[in-house]
Amino acid sequence: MFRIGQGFDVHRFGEGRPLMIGGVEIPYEKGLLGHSDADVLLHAVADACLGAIGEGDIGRHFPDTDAAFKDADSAALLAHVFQLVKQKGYKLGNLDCTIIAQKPKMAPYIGKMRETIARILEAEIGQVNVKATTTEKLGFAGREEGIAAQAAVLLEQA
Ligand SMILES: Nc1ccn([C@@H]2O[C@H](COP(=O)(O)O)[C@@H](O)[C@H]2O)c(=O)n1
Ligand SMILES: C[C@@]1(CO)OP(=O)(O)OP(=O)(O)OC[C@H]1O
Repeated sequence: MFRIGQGFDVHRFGEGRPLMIGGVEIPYEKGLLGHSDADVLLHAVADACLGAIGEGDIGRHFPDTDAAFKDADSAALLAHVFQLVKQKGYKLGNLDCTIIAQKPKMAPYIGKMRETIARILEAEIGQVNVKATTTEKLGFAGREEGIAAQAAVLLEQA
């Protein structure tokens, strides 16, 4: 038995925040705004996992009106989501993600993101793929107003 899920998220850039993407802090002049640490990639992955098990989305599990999640570590939120995946009797088949960002260059950090996500999802690095693309300076990402991320996940019965 297999279950598929997909996730999409966007966060706006803001000053004075660390840039967290895929559980990795990327040195950059600005970070992303959000109630949590605004890790747009981990949010997309969490939504893909929740979608695959029919459990709604991260806003339902971790409301942005709840002070408990203020500046939350998105790695911890994803770890909680993965506990739900396991409770439903599933494990990761594979995950494929895309970061949509004009800047900064993600390539140097992709390996560390894959390692981090694989560790959280109790999987091998080969089960986790992370890609990045610009939008050729088009749209909000192209104007460097924010970053988007997409994720597609396949879960297998454990
Ligand atoms: N923020 C980004 C965007 C892209 N990359 C890498 O560059 C390649 C070319 O990007 P295009 O948008 O011109 O297709 C892309 O395949 C990524 O390897 C990146 O590292 N960081
Ligand atoms: C993660 C949560 C909770 O801290 O806050 P944000 O960082 O604003 O992120 P978002 O992608 O809007 O999703 C759900 C939220 O409830």
